Amino acid sequence: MEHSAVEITKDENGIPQVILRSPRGASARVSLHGGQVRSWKNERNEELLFTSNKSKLKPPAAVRGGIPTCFPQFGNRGTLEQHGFARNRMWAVDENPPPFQSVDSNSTTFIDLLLTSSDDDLKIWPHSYELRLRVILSVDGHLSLISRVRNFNCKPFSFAFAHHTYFAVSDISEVRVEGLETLDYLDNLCNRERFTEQGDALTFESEVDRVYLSSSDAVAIFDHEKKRTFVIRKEGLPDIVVWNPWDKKSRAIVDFGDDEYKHMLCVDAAAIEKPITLKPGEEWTGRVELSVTASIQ
Ligand SMILES: O=P(O)(O)OC[C@H]1O[C@@H](O)[C@H](O)[C@@H](O)[C@@H]1O
Repeated sequence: MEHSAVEITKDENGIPQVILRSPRGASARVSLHGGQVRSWKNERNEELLFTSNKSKLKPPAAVRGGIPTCFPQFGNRGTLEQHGFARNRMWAVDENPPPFQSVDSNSTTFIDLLLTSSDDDLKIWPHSYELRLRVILSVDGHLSLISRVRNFNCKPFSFAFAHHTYFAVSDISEVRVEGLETLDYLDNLCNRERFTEQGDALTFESEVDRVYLSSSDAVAIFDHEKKRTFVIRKEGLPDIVVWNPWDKKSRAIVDFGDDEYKHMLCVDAAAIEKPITLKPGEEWTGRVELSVTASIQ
């Protein structure tokens, strides 16, 4: 850990959080509540992630915004609470993580977090695991998340995983997503029925809640009004979730403002359709890199 660029402090509710700073002025803030990236700012100090003004910021409620980690379940596809328990737990700073393969630690600032099976969680999900999350801020302000899950059980287990990423956008009706063309998707608004994407790019004029299957390793979000583009690059996370609740659903979500849907779009790198299975002792790694550039549109 490069201590000069990493500050461990407490948030407004006394919860430990870690602030990462790049030499050029970008920053990220990671809360131990949920192991969740709560803020990601560019060199001009502009916030790139959405957080609802109505979000409950105190545990055990999940924070409505940033990048919650969905593990070991996505949505209600299982018997656990919605999106699994990881986003509601207190994580620890991992002082001594096992070595990573091919990570350039010279040009980056990072923090390692750890979540392990508690006695209470073993009652609802009887599998011993370690979930490690490395949050990396590069010199040029790119944000990368490397997640590793290891099976410490004597029998296999399976899980789903998602980086539930709330991107801040200027106006959802001026946004388009590229990289999902021709893919099959499961539509959560139609009982997870399978459809094939027909359009050139995805644009938004009503509620969307889809899991795109086996997407390419790069997906882009063009924000026309802000003239900027987010690029999501990923490995080990085949699916992409796209979610915007639009007006009616927004009014039904207690920790979300009625009009806030206009300023957010969730695009999550995920492994959902085919859960990941680990044999005893095995480890899985998923990576996602988020970058933002000025766009020519
Ligand atoms: O309200 P939650 O539990 O944070 O979930 C928000 C949304 O998260 C999305 O990822 C799901 O696809 C939606 O179905 C869900 O409504």
